[in-house]
Amino acid sequence: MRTYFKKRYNSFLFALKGINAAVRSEPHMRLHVLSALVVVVAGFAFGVTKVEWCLLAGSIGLVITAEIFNTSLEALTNLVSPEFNPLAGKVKDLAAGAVLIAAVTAAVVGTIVFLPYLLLFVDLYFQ
Ligand SMILES: Nc1ncnc2c1ncn2[C@@H]1O[C@H](COP(=O)(O)OP(=O)(O)OP(=O)(O)O)[C@@H](O)[C@H]1O
Repeated sequence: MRTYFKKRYNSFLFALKGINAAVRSEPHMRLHVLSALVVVVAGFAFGVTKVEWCLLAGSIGLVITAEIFNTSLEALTNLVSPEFNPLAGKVKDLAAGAVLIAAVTAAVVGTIVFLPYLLLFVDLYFQ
């Protein structure tokens, strides 16, 4: 039983190591994390509802998960095919496409959630 929990704990540490590696090596990942922080601050500032928090948290998770998979696939592709290969390029393009779709989805959700609050804010303070 002790070994079981020790193994789960180690797996958790390896996962944290992976997240840390993605943040350290990928400028895009740092941009996603920064955007997530801005969204969280804006969420508290505007007092968004529980459902809106769920949508925002889901969007943040989607983008960061996609970026980590993208980073992982890039590393694996560079390992397997360091030389030029159309298939290696396709793998990287597909992974980058997944990140783009996740980011556009998050931007749409963010706009739908925050636009009414922003319009109200402008109406209150600048009219
Ligand atoms: N080994 C390869 N063979 C063929 N095309 C490749 C190869 N490596 C990269 N490419 C092409 O170049 C593009 C950019 O690849 P690169 O490895 O520089 O990733 P990136 O998009 O710049 O990601 P990041 O900035 O996160 O490192 C790929 O999307 C792919 O189209």
